[in-house]
Amino acid sequence: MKHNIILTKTGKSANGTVQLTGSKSECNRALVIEALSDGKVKVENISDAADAVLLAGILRKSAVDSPQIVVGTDELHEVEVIDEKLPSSNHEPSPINHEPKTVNIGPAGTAMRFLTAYYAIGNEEVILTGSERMKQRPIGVLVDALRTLGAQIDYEEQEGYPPIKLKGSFEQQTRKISIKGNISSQYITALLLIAVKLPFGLELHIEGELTSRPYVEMTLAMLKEANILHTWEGNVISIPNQEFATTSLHIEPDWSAASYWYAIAALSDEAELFLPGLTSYSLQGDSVITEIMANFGITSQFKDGGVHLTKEVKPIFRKIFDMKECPDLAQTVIVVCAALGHEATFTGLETLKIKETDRILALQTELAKIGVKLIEKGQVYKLDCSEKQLPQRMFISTYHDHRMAMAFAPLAILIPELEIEDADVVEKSYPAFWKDLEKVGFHSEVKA
Ligand SMILES: O=C(O)C1=C[C@@H](OP(=O)(O)O)[C@@H](O)[C@H](O)C1
Ligand SMILES: C=C(OP(=O)(O)O)C(=O)O
Repeated sequence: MKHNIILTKTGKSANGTVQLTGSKSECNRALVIEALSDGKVKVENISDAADAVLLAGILRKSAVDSPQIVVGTDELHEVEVIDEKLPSSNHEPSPINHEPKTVNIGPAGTAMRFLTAYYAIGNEEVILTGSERMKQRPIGVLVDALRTLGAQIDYEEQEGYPPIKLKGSFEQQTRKISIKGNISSQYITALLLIAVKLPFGLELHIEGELTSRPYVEMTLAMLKEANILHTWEGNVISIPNQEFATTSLHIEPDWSAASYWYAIAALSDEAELFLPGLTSYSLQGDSVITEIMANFGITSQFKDGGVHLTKEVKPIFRKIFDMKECPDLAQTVIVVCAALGHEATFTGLETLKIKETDRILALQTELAKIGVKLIEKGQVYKLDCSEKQLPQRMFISTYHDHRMAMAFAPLAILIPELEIEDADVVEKSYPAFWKDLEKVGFHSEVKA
């Protein structure tokens, strides 16, 4: 049953240590790599994020049930033939002898996209479905690319959207495919993760702008940790068929989760927070939160095996924030600006409309409750804080979106009583969020 939480905070300082869970993005990649590696790669520390725990359950079980993924046996020099139809792998798919199994991935978008590619090259029939919202999150771009590669995939309900049926009979038709880069980088990552198992490898041409680029870089870096090499020239990423090295993958703490602590520091008069395990070099693009929050007086000092955040109250000068490379930070930064009455302009928000909810609409609706407008002008969004007023009490709707709950929670520093809808929504990426808030002086009470 859903329950709301009432959040209060005395004083405008935040001091304490918070151990964040592992990165959802890194963990999801590591799990797919582990599942494809024939036992060679192990994930060291699974994230507590519900999306990662769910994916681990599915992939580790599927590795026991059906370990066979089509593996190429042809020599690599064959991949030179790129403009002709390639011969099929000489691996014969095993006959399907059971009813399709249904895999329900709930609200986990990344996992949905990764599993689409994973099952597309497998040899079992699978129906992949998810939450009601997942059925509105587009998958057509990825399905088209996988079909071109040789996968057989049908839509079960609406064309272009989950649920989908993956037929489990893959024969590679080509190694060269094109994909739009501006809708979701998750499609690209999904293809890069399976590339190494394609008999003729993959030559992926990214059309147009690439959104969320650091996530693609993270994928390639993690593959490299498992000894899978690539080339990336211009807009073409190539990965030949290769063998995984025997290794283990370590998951860093989640920088997107860290962003809420930066927001808390930004809204406090004084803050000294320590987030263990975070390092100045990270695979996660969201580590850019250190630079963004420097504008709000937050200093990040990397020492003692983690990052120390301190706050200095100072004027904010930066007016434009481009979130194209870090879309998961958008809500955090927009809410902080709104709460401080800082009329900034935001770009790179296009993909927010197809995430856990339409995050633009959700932000507009909730910010209106403090009199702030997020005005859309083409590709640019501007905050109008001219009528900002912070009420004594406020109710935040969360729209099944963990980041709506976590991005608005820091407002409890400025608003005496903040009620947040559906507190468990945070489990998707950060289950200990409410407990961690208690460590730095927030008080949360489940509403009866
Ligand atoms: O690859 C990933 O782990 C992710 C990529 C991003 O999605 P888009 O590429 O759709 O922007 C991000 O928003 C999501 O939370 C995680
Ligand atoms: C967009 C997100 O997740 P996903 O796409 O994996 O559902 C997110 O965590 O903000």
